[in-house]
Amino acid sequence: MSAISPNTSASIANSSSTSSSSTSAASAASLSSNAIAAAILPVALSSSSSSGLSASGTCSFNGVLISEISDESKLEFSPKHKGSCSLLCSYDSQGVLIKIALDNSPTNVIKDYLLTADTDSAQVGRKTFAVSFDNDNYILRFPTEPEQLRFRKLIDHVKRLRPKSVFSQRTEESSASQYFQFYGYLSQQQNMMQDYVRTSTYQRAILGNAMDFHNKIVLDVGAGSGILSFFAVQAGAAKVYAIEASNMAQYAQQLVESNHVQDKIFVMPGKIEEIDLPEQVDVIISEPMGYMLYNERMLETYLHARKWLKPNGKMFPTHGDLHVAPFSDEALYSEQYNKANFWYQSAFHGVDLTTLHKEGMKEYFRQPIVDTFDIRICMAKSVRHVCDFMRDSENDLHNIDIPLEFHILQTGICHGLAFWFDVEFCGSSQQVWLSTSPTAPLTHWYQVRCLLPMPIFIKQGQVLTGRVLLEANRRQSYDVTIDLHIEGTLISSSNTLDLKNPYFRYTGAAPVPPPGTCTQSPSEQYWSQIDTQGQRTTGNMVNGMAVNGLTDSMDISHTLMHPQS
Ligand SMILES: C[S@@+](CC[C@H](N)C(=O)[O-])C[C@H]1O[C@@H](n2cnc3c(N)ncnc32)[C@H](O)[C@@H]1O
Repeated sequence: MSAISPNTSASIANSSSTSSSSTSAASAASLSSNAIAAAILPVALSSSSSSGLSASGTCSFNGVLISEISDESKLEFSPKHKGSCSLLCSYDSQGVLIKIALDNSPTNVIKDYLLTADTDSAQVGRKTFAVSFDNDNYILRFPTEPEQLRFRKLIDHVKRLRPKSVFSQRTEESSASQYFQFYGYLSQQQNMMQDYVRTSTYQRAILGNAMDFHNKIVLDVGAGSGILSFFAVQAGAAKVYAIEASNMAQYAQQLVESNHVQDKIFVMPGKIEEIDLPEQVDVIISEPMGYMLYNERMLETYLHARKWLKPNGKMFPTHGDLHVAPFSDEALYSEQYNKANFWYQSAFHGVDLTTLHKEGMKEYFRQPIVDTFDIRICMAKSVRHVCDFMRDSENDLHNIDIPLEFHILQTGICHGLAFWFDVEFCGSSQQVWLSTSPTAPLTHWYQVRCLLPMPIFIKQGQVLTGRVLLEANRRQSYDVTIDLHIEGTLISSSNTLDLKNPYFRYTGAAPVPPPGTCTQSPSEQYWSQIDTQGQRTTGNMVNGMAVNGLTDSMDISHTLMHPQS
């Protein structure tokens, strides 16, 4: 998942329902792609009766006359536009986007509106509908009764979505809309795709376990651009359902078509919690990890998708390990502390700011820090907390309580807790790990650190106990409470942070070793290294100057020692 915290579909059906189609892998695979779409997608996009959206999440209505109220007291209407219009409808993570186009021409769009569960609407007569979009109240007159009925089904479908879905119940609407807007950008998908470590590891995990994919039915949860679905096809998958809730689904469909795999990859716009699949699957693939593993709460979506997994099916990745370790970093602490000290000025342009100092402190220390560091700042071996994607339930991720016990390896000041995660793909042929450890190549997840406003001094050999409590919130993130205590003392310290609002501190510079880790004179070390190199390159010296690219084996005496001219 993305590291840059987005945080913020169509579903199109009841989340608790199970497969309602008996289309088998073999029979579906033998059909043409259009036939498959016709056979399975209406089921996928339906909530018993169809939403009316096509497989790609679109539909349209032509010949619609749009009027507005001209005199409310007389209940008089006047045409809003000359002639009839088209309503071009497409899937949106919040409902359906309706574009109004003049002259029935798709290129002549004059306005668009979002139809959501909150949109007020009423059927008026047999061909007419009254709809209130934002502040615009329209009377839509359809050319025929069936057309009006089709529009009503669309509205009914949108209204049915929200109350039923697990996703919508646990997510604030504003958060979801911001979140899926973020993932609708090609540049954000690119950002993830270009994380070479991430994308290559996924490809390796899938291709290295081709026997788990060959001729198998695969579900790609949160497919984005569809990149993982393509890997599954490369590994021989018979069919991949690529579910994507953002508008990226449309681009994924374009990629599927331009790569000629329409008979293998079926992009379904919508949320996994709200969509119906026509059959159970053999493997679920996904990249649902956020900062500190859990941010974005997409792991819950991944676990939810297990309702579509056949018994003994596989999850790729299979489990995630969150690592937690106490760290010492005076520079980081001072940086945050000094920023908050801005509010400690009693005469800033003649204004006393000090009353806000406490709040300023709180705000800075509530932000988890996202960057990378040298693992030697860690004062003890990390504690590992495992999330088992095969067994854990969505509920298990609502309150994650991680008990801590660290045996301190070096005396110093503990400024807080550092976090990183690994996931493992347990395939039938091989196990593959994707790591975001500070000891592994950097990924777009970096590492995360949670500071203590009151750091604690601790000695080697002492035991630091406590807990991390991750409490899920409706903003697709977590409130993170860290609580630390030095065993056998009264010393303790704690903090609560907002994972939704991290501070991106990464500058691109390589992390420096923590001060005080040199055990030899760095100056002597440098010169002795130069001396050693010097001995090696003596053969390349010409009149006391180094000549690059010359090796001991080259005879330079003729060309350089005795110039011709
Ligand atoms: C981290 S991205 C991964 C995209 C792609 N699988 C990849 O590996 O490049 C997660 C994707 O999941 C989608 N997503 C998140 N929650 C979802 C849900 N409940 N249902 C369907 N898609 C979802 C997001 O819109 C986003 O495109």
